[in-house]
Amino acid sequence: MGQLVDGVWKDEWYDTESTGGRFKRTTTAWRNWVTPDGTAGESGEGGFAAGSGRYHLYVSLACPWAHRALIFRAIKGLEDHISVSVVHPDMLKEGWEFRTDFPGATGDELFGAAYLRDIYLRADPDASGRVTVPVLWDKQQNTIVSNESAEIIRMFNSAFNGLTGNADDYYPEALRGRIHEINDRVYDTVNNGVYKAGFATSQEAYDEAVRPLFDSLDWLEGILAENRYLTGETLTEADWRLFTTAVRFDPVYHTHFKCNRAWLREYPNLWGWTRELYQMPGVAGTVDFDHIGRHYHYSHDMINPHRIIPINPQIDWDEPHGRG
Ligand SMILES: N[C@@H](CCC(=O)N[C@@H](CS)C(=O)NCC(=O)O)C(=O)O
Repeated sequence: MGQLVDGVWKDEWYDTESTGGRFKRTTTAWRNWVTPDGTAGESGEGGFAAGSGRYHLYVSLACPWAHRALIFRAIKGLEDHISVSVVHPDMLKEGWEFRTDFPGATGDELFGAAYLRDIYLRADPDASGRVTVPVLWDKQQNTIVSNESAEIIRMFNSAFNGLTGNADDYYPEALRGRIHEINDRVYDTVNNGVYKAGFATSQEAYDEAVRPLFDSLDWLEGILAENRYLTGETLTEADWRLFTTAVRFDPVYHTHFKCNRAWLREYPNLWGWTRELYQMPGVAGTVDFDHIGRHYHYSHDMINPHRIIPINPQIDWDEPHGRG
């Protein structure tokens, strides 16, 4: 695993030495927006109008951030309009690869590239930074629209409504204040919290991450004891953003990332809520536990040097969720 520096691939793991053993997620570089008519969005350039068949999504089925985008593509009826390529679950010295020797890894459907970094270099031959999924690619301008999942899901939520006729709104105006509040805490302590615990290379950094993580799970359990969804009666992006971490919690984060004060299945409301979301139409098809299990345990050899993939709990995701 590595990153691009002025268009050149450098194989190096995250630098936690300069930060006292702490994993710091870097900010995202490509921040354009697809909009209904191509006017510029909240950041970046204009020129990216919604259109059927124009955009392509690069994902890993293991990655919780890419998973958000895949879920929004499914629940917003975009599957026939936005095509997808799936990387191989192993993320090794060359970063994400388009090898196809794993079920569900499609290769690069657009260019037949070998590595995801080749896609970044097509967009900018001098690109610098981490080569991450998801990537939303524009086939017309031959460039990256965005590699920020939080923004890709908002584009998917509304920009293509004219095309699909699907007006379901997971980011309703009236709930935005509460959505932002929940997202901020969930991002820092849960979505990214599990990574901060798992990638910590000092006891102090681990403690700093793992305690707030479980404080937040207690807080979320309390919210879901009183409410159907995180903001109340309405299912919003705040739920989906938590879901992709929740569904990975017992299979991966509990053991591999040492997030083991409790299993998620010990929280009755969070557990029922996770299964309810899993069972919503189109969602189960976006969850691939083989990619998830393989990616984390095989790629992170500094955490799991023998690359043994654990047996894992047997979970019946289709069991009635009881959240009625
Ligand atoms: N801010 C990005 C983060 C995406 C991200 O970190 N993805 C991980 C996979 S789970 C990745 O591709 N990591 C490769 C790397 O850091 O080199 C987003 O949410 O879209």
